Amino acid sequence: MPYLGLGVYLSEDGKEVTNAVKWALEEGYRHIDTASIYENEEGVGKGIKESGVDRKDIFVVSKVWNSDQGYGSTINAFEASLKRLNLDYLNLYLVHWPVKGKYKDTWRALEYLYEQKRVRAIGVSNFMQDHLEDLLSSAKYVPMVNQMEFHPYLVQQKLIDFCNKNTIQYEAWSPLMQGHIFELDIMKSMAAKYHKTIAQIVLRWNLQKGIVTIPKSSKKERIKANADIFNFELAQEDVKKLDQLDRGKRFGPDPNNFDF
Ligand SMILES: NC(=O)C1=CN([C@@H]2O[C@H](COP(=O)(O)OP(=O)(O)OC[C@H]3O[C@@H](n4cnc5c(N)ncnc54)[C@H](OP(=O)(O)O)[C@@H]3O)[C@@H](O)[C@H]2O)C=CC1
Ligand SMILES: O=C1CO[C@H](CO)[C@@H](O)[C@@H]1O
Repeated sequence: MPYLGLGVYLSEDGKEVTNAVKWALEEGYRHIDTASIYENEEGVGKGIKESGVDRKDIFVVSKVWNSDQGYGSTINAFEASLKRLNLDYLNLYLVHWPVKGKYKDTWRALEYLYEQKRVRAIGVSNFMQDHLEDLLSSAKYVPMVNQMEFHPYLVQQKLIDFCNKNTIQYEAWSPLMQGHIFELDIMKSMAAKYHKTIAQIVLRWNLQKGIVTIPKSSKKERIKANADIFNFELAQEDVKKLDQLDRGKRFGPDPNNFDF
């Protein structure tokens, strides 16, 4: 799975998301993260086709939304996502949120789709350790990925360690704190120190922690710049400095207390 992907939440279906995906693929991104709830899978599919990049070289991710959870409805939702994306398989399909009383049946459907080779990998999103332990108690396959909110204000190192121990790849959503990262003075001084942008510093921190990351932008220059993170390294002391900004602060919903 490529460590860097393009997030497309809030990139509007149609030209906006199609261009973002096309620009990203032209700039060397090989991983696109969408979800049925983003209502832009059609535009994502068009961007993939128009880029001219071989399907086999792109890692495409989508997610089953909460109202579709359950065994049969998940399989239907998966087929509908594939159709909108105009693809015949996904690289990764995720359970978007741990919906109580539903996520085990949803997981069984993902296991079925995996065995049928309709999807190359299966995983979860927004699963805390207790959700993972509960799922693991009956799962045939260990989730391959856990996609979580992750940035300097929300590190959740214990959960990362639990995932690493169980060979679950940790993946960051909202790695740029939905834009708030640009307000932090420490980020401004680190960017100056390394002659890099704030986005590049924080995304590089993700990589050095072994965390897959999917920054969103629909702007060509930002998409390009956000990918320029493979030619420098943060000193270990700076990685630690960013770790220490953790204050358990979420910008998105809490997996233990969401109401949708
Ligand atoms: N599994 C889940 O529950 C969730 C998954 N996600 C996934 O994670 C992805 C990323 O998270 P997201 O919440 O979108 O937030 P991000 O942390 O990626 O921040 C996106 C914001 O930062 C801006 N931005 C991007 N690059 C730059 C830059 N270089 N300089 C200045 N501003 C910049 C974007 O604006 P602009 O577009 O104008 O450049 C946008 O407003 C989502 O798109 C989605 O794919 C997100 C939330 C929940
Ligand atoms: O991926 C996502 C984008 O934002 C949505 C609205 O807050 C979330 O529910 C979802 O997890």
